[in-house]
Amino acid sequence: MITIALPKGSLEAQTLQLFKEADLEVRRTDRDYNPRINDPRIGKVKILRPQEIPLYVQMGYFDLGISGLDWVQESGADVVEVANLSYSKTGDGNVKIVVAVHRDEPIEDVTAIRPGSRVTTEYPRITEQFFAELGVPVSLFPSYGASEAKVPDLMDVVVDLTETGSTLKKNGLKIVGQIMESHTALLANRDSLRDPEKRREIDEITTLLLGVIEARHQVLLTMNVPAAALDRVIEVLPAMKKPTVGRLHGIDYFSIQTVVQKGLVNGLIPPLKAAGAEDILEIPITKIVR
Ligand SMILES: Nc1ncnc2c1ncn2[C@@H]1O[C@H](COP(=O)(O)OP(=O)(O)OP(=O)(O)O)[C@@H](O)[C@H]1O
Ligand SMILES: O=P(O)(O)OC[C@H]1O[C@H](OP(=O)(O)OP(=O)(O)O)[C@H](O)[C@@H]1O
Ligand SMILES: [Mg+2]
Repeated sequence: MITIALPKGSLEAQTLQLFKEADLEVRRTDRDYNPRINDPRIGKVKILRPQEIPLYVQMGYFDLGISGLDWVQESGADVVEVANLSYSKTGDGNVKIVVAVHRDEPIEDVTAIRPGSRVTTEYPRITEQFFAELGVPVSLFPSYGASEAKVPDLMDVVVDLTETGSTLKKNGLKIVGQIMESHTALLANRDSLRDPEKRREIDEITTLLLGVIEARHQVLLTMNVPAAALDRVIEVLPAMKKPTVGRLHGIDYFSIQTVVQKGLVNGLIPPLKAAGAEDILEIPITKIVR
């Protein structure tokens, strides 16, 4: 059995949703940090702050954990990223750690940040390394949140995470540099991956979670097509995939099945119909495992 640490906070809702869609529902009541997942492969589950998860995975307190790569980097934890989970707080994945100043500052690039500037951040280690490599000596002030509020009144520079950019914008800040990109990752303990039994369980859970992520933007399209229209209909379908084609019993018709991007469906259905397709069905997919 494997143990898992799941993130509280920004990633919590999307993480619980992912496990639910993977049929690994996290059963908990509000404020319960020791929930259960009803699956024979999964033992202890704990909900923790993402800052701490990489270190506890490295220490072997958990075989698997979910956190952002930003906290792997900041904590210096030695863990293995077994999957990019492609979700963030509000969107599909990538977030950035950026350097920002007040929009009225005559600074367009990090190299113009004045030596001795006061820098606030929740990522002191990443930030210290960045400015050391840049060769600009700054004073670091660790932040426990709401970092954007402090510039320009209390601090000159902020290093923080941005996803939509709205917090920076609402607080009158502009980006002058980027330190790293980050995404939500499924992290594993190195020793757990060397244990054949745990490795198998980790691989299986990873496959289920990635199967859900892969299926999210795709649907199954099925349709019936008179034999005379088959070539025309196939020409309309996206070229990346060879559709499955079967005969209908007793009549000169074919049935076609193909997986397509959900975003393309509304553009595809009218030309499919015009080409002769009948009984077109759009069917949601819950997992895709290749
Ligand atoms: N829009 C977002 N805002 C903040 N964090 C995000 C966002 N999208 C993804 N993340 C990821 O979520 C994690 C946030 O972890 P963190 O420990 O900072 O707690 P938090 O969820 O921001 O909690 P709090 O609400 O207390 O600030 C990071 O790994 C970060 O990369
Ligand atoms: O680019 P955006 O979509 O606006 O998101 C980025 C903001 O979200 C996070 O704040 P959080 O909600 O974690 O609050 P905190 O600053 O108190 O940690 C992060 O620290 C930024 O402030
Ligand atoms: Mg935060």
